[in-house]
Amino acid sequence: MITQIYSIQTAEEAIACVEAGVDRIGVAIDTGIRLPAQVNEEKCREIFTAVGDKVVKVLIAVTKTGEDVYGPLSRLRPDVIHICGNEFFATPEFVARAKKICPGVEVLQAIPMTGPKAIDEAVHFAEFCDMIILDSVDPKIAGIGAAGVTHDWALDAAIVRKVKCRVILAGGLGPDNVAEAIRIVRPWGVDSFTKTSDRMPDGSTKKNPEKVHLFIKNAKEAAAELGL
Ligand SMILES: O=C(O)c1ccccc1N[C@@H]1O[C@H](COP(=O)(O)O)[C@@H](O)[C@H]1O
Repeated sequence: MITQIYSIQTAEEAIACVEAGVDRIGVAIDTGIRLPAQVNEEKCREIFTAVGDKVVKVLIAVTKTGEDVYGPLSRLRPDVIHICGNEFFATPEFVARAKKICPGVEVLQAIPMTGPKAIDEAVHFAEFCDMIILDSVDPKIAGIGAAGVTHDWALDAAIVRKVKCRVILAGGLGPDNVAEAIRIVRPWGVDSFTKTSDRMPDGSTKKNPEKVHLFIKNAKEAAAELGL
């Protein structure tokens, strides 16, 4: 069971996540579309440099065409590119070009979990993406995810049983519900943003190391009990 924590905005937050035992950190790159916790390329480089190879480094992008991702991919060299826009979705051509520009990079496509049609969408993207992430949607947020709410876990469980690629579960997960989610869905990995962050008075978010630690502990214990 891998654990993935978003959206990291400083090197200090990233190091605190490493110390808490996280497997993957996600950094939201600014593509000109306003996201709750995005950073510029320079800050992203600083974060990736600070953690080195201690964790898997994920770059998350809400992109309208995919074109604006190639530059950051070639310069920042993440381990994973997470595509979560609701206009542009990964295509076999995008996957091939991303891997050419950034050898070894894996492509993670977000699936909007808005109803049963998500099953067919997941099956489609699982054919050519390395991983898929099943996430909730909030119309007020640009892109799939960062919604802070759960969705129908029975649908996620059906997708995990059906597709062959690795599946990460996201959407409103925190220390309080991650164990139950794992028992029901049995994903390859779990992911958290809102419920492992604190909301600041100015509306921005900051990672809470104690919540991150508890999220990882509860996820790993639940997975161990199930032999996952
Ligand atoms: O992390 C972000 O900044 C982000 C922005 C826009 C869309 C998705 C984003 N993050 C992904 O959404 C999940 C779930 O969020 P939450 O726990 O429900 O708040 C987050 O972990 C990222 O995978």
